[in-house]
Amino acid sequence: MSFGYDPTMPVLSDWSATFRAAEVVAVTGPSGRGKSTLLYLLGLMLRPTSGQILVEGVDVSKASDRARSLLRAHRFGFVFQDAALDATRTVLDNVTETSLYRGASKTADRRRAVELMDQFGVNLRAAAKPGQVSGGQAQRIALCRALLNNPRILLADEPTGNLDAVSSDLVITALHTQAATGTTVIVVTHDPALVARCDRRIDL
Ligand SMILES: Nc1ncnc2c1ncn2[C@@H]1O[C@H](COP(=O)(O)OP(=O)(O)OP(=O)(O)O)[C@@H](O)[C@H]1O
Repeated sequence: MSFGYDPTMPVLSDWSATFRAAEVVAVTGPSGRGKSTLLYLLGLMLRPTSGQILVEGVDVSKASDRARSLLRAHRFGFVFQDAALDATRTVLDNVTETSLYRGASKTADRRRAVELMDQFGVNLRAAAKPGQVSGGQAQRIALCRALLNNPRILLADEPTGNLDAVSSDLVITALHTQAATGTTVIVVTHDPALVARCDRRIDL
C-alpha cells in the first residue's frame, strides 16, 4: 500500500508486510518515518491512498466506514501513544469505553475490566480520574482498555514509553500472553528492551 497525508509527500510508498497470528512484531525506525501512521492504517483509522489491507484474506481498505468501525470494535485493540485516556471519566469507565461500540454486556465487561486492572496493578485507581494517576499507570490502564474485547489484532504505539523496568516487564509479558491466544501483536517502539523480546522486527 501507499499513503500520504499530502498526495505529493508519501509517508509510505509501495510498502508491504505480512503479520501472522500469535506473533509479537516490533515496528522501529527514526522519528517521523511513519510508524504511527502505519498503525493508524493497520488499525483502520486511515485508508491507504492505493493498495490493500487484508485482514484474514479480506480486503478491508475499501469497506464502508460502518463495517470498518464494527471490525475495529470487535477484532482490534489499540494502545495510543501517551495512553490517550478521557480525563473527564473514571479509570474504570475509560477501560470499558469500547463496550458501547460492541453492544457488549456492561456487567461482563466491567468484571473483565476489573480482572485486567488487577493483573496490571491499577485496580486501586478505578474510581480515580486519569489526571490523578501516573504516566506509567495511565499506560497500563490504556493496555487494559485495549485488551477488554480480547482483540485478534493488538496495535500499540510505544506501550512501554513511560514505564519503569518492572512495569515495562509486566506489559511485555502481557503482550506475549495475549499473542499466545492467537492474537497478532504489532508494537511501535524505540525501547530496546521491548524490541529484544519481540519475535520479529520490521524497520521502517
Ligand atoms: N495528521 C497529520 N497530517 C499531516 N501530516 C502528518 C500527520 N500526522 C503525521 N504527519 C506526518 O507524517 C510523517 C510520519 O509521521 P508519524 O507520526 O507516522 O511518524 P513516526 O515514525 O511515528 O514518528 P515518531 O517516532 O516521532 O512518533 C511525519 O512527517 C509527520 O509530520
